[in-house]
This record gives sequence, C-alpha cells and structure tokens, in this order.
Amino acid sequence: MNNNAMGSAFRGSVLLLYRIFRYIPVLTLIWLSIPILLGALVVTGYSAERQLIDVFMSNHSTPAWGGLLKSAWPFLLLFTGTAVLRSLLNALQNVTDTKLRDQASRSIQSEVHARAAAVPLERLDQPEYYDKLNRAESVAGGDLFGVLQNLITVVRYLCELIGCLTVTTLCHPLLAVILAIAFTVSFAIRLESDLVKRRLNRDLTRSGREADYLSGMLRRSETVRDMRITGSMSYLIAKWGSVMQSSLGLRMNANRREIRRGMIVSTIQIIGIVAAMVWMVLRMKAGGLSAGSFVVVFQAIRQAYGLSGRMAFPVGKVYIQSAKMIDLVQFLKERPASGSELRSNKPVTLPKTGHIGQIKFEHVSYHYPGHDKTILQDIHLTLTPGETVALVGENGAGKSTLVKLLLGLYAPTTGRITWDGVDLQELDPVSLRRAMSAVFQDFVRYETTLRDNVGFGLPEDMISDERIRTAMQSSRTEAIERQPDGLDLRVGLLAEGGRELSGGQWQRLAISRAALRDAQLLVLDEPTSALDPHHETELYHTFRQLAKDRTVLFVSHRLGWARYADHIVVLREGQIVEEGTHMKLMAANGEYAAMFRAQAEWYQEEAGAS
Ligand SMILES: Nc1ncnc2c1ncn2[C@@H]1O[C@H](COP(=O)(O)OP(=O)(O)OP(=O)(O)O)[C@@H](O)[C@H]1O
Repeated sequence: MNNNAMGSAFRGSVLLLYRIFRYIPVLTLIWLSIPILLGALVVTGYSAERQLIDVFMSNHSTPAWGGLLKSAWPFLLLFTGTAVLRSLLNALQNVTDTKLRDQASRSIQSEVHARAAAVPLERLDQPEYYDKLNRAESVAGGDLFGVLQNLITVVRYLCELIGCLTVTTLCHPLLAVILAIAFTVSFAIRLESDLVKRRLNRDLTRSGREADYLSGMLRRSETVRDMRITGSMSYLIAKWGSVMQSSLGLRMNANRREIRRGMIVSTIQIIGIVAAMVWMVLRMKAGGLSAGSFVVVFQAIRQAYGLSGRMAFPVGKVYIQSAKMIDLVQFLKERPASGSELRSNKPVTLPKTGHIGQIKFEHVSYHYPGHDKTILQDIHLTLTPGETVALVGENGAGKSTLVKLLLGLYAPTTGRITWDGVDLQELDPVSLRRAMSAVFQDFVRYETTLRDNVGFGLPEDMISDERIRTAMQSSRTEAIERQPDGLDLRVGLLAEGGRELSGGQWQRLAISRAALRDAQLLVLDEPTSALDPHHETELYHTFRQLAKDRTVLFVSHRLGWARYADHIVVLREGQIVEEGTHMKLMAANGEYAAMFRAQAEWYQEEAGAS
C-alpha cells in the first residue's frame, strides 16, 4: 500500500466525519469522545493495577488485613471504578453507534436527494454525473453503516494503543519506543497480508464461479447429451480439474505466505517483548522498577500486540472504502453547474389565472453539454395564446429537446425563450411550474396509491378527492378506482397486495396528473404511446377538451391527429423546415405532405386489403 493511498483514505475519513459533524455536532462529538475516554481508561486501569500490585507486594509479609486494606482501598476503588466505567462506556458506544449511523445516513441521503432535485436536468442526463449520483446514493444509503463502523473501530483501537504506549512511557520512554517499533512493523505486515487476502478472495470468487459453471454443465442433462455427441465431456472434466487445481494452488500459496508472515510478526514481537523484559529485570534488580510496573508493562505490550492483529481488518476496510467516501463528499461539495439556474435576482412572477401568455423562441440553439452536435439550430417559433400547435418530424429531429427547453428543464445554449416578453430564466420558477403541465412518452409510474398518482400533479396543494376523481374521468381511469380501497388502492407491485396496471393505464394516470393542473400551457410529448387505438382516440377527444382555455403543444407521430391542430411545425435535423395549417402544408406539398400521405396510404392499403 503506498503513502498516497493511505493519505487519501485518511483524507476521505476526515472529510466524511467533518460532514457528519456539521449535520449532528453533539452526537458526533459524543461518539468520538467515547473511544478517547476508553483509551484514557486503559491508563487509569493499568495505573490502579500497578499500584495495587505494589501495595500487596510491600505488605505480603504482614498478616494484618486492616493495614493492607488501608493502603490499598484508593487503588481498589480506582480499579473497580475503571472497570464499571468501561462497561458503561461500551454500552453507550453501542447506542451512539446505532444512533449516529442512522441519523448520519438519513441526513446524507436527504442531502443527496436534495442535490439530485436541484441539479439542472442537462447535468442529470450526463452519464458521468448520473453514475456519481448513483454511487453517492449507494454509499449514503447502505455502505455508510459499514464505513462508520470501521472508522469508529479504528479510532477506538488507536486510542487503546495510545493508552498502552502511555502506560509504558510512564514506566520508561525507552520501553514505549521498543513497543512502538514492534507494533508498527507487525501492524504493517498484518495490514499488507490482509489486503493480499482480500485480493486473493476476489480472484478465488472469480475462479469459483467458473468452476461452478463447469460443474453445472457436467450435471445438466441437455449439456451432457450435447457433450456426449461431440465427445467433449473429458475435455470439460479436465478443464474443471485445472480450474480447481489453480484455485487450490492460489490458496496454498496464500497459506504459505500467511504462515511466513505470521512467523516474521511473532519473531519481531518476541524480540520486542524479550528486549523489554531483559531491560525491566535489570532495572528491577537495580531497584529502579517495581513489580507492579513490570506486570502492567508486560500486559500493555501484550494488549498492543493483540491490537496490531485486530486493527488490520478495519484499517484495510477503511482503505478500500476511502474511494467511496471521497466520491460521496465530492458529490456533496459539488455546486450545481449553471444551466437552468435563474439569471435574475428579482424573478418575475406570472399571473395565476385569467391570462394566457405568449411564448416565443428567439434564435434558440441548443447542444447537450459535453457533446459537439447542435441539436436545435436558430429556432424561431411563436406559440400564440390559446393555440394548439403540433410538432412533427422524424426520429431524432429534436422534438423532445425543444419540449424540454420550452418547459424550462434545459436552458438554450444561445438565444432565448420568452413568456410575454420575459426570458424564461428570469421568471420565478414556482410560478413558471404552475403555469405549465406536461405528459411525456416516458411517463412516471408512482408505485404508491391512486390518490398520489394523480395528486402528485399538484403536490403543494391540498387536493380534494372530488378533484382527483374529475381528473381521472378526463383520462378515463375512473374504473380503476371502483375497488374497495377507492383512491387508497396501492398500485404497482412494490407493496404487498398492490395492483399492477397495464402500460396504458399507467399512462392514463399520468394524463390525469397533468389534467389536474389548471395550467396555461399544456405540453404533450407522445402522450398516447402506450395506448390501444380505442383509448387513444378517446384521449385525443379529451385533449381537445383540455385545449380549450390554454396553449397546447403536442408532439406526435400520428399525423392524423396533427391535422386538427391550429398550427403545425415540422422539424428536421434541429431546424424548422415548414410551418402552417394542415391545409397550407398539404398545398405546399413538402415534407409534411409527404409524411402525411405515407401514413394515410398505409391505412388506405390496409383498409382496401381487408
Ligand atoms: N441527454 C442527451 N445527451 C446527448 N444527446 C442527446 C440527449 N438526448 C437526446 N440527444 C440527442 O439529441 C437528438 C434529438 O433527440 P430528441 O429526443 O430531441 O429527438 P426527437 O425528435 O424527440 O426523437 P423521437 O421522435 O425519436 O422521440 C438525438 O440525436 C439524440 O441522440
């Protein structure tokens, strides 16, 4: 293990602990001070023991108990007090461990969620950021428990070691130096051996999987039949044997290495302890060391040796987990990149009701961060209040990207989108969200209750069941509710007894969610992709109802529906190539007319054939 790696493990631990301290300062301080106190108790325990031994040794020839007790009682009290306090602190350590891990995990997870909610969507769509988010989420949600457990164990062992070193220093600093050298060398060997063992286990798991696979092949009747025909049975048995042999070889090598290292560690420790004993015996003979000191130093050295073995495991774990800790802390430190951030300090609020705004794209271009390709180029488009606009074009033309810009989820790379003349980025985000409603082709399935599935459309309001039912009627989902649980019906398979819905039913719930919002702008991006033709037709009539008092932009590959729009916009390779009414575009005989005829012919041919 190199110094850099150890340094980064240390840095990761400190950064993580500092984060946790900021969330729950008092609990963190208590949690960290318990091992320190336990370390201090090592010193008081050994000191009391040393004094007791010395008192007994100096009084062992006196038969009177009274005199012995008189000189021993303060040390006896200190000795038992230390033992009682130690067990109390151990119990407290267990309680604070659980509490801290719980609270730290909850606080960090909430922060990870808050970061994910605040980050501009362009950033979230980048695979590298998405990976970071997933890793942070998995550490905060699960691994953090183990990380903190290992950290506190390391701190605790370190404090105990400091206690042992203090006891030997109090006797003589030279003894502490001997102990420190013997400890460091044996700990380093054990740690290295622990890391080698982990790597070996990883390799063995891999070859174990291969051996399992091969032995499975040799047992399954269909593979045995095939191998008998091809005569490959003996080849496979030999292959399985060689995999097993190489695993055994690896294991035997590891055992030999472990035995060699164990012997080196034992030799170093024996040399250390013998050197310390010789020195102590000489000092005792010269009258410079008491019997009590001899006994406790001997015990402290043995305890430190024990720690050198036990400490290797948690330190090895902290070392391995350091990369995860650093990832998590860096994720939490990262400021959301600018993008859909507000530019203005005084955002403009949109009027709540009674007015439908005019939306304009002015020279809008866009490319995804980290990608060179320009997806939208110099878009000029006006959405007149109350108009229904159909956006059509081939796959990959940029329709969904334009929709995301319109909804303020992405910010244009150049140009601007205005709402009644005000740049979207200067509008108050809350009032902007209120003015918009959307249904996407990749609609969300909330595996909770029916009420939530629709009510999440307006989470900040207290929505009455009546309004939820009305919204469900508009998407023809009211039948799902006719169950004993009504709106409390659990949908999806997450909850036991939950009712799974079809793709179309989920999509219709997403439409109810959008219908719940009394928004000025309704955006429908392939809103019927999961529906059967019957429900699709019904829903297009619903959309026409919904379109009455608002501006609607809908994206659809079904051009039969586009013909009913007030305005049709044709997008090709990120540019608007045609726009106008159905009649006008058909008369122009351009791209739209070609696409429309291609679809119409398909249906006519089918109708003719049947
Ligand atoms: N998150 C992203 N990062 C990088 N490129 C993207 C991203 N999302 C979409 N693109 C690219 O942008 C282009 C336009 O995609 P978009 O989804 O807007 O097209 P579309 O017209 O809606 O297509 P479809 O009809 O298939 O839904 C495509 O080339 C696509 O590969």
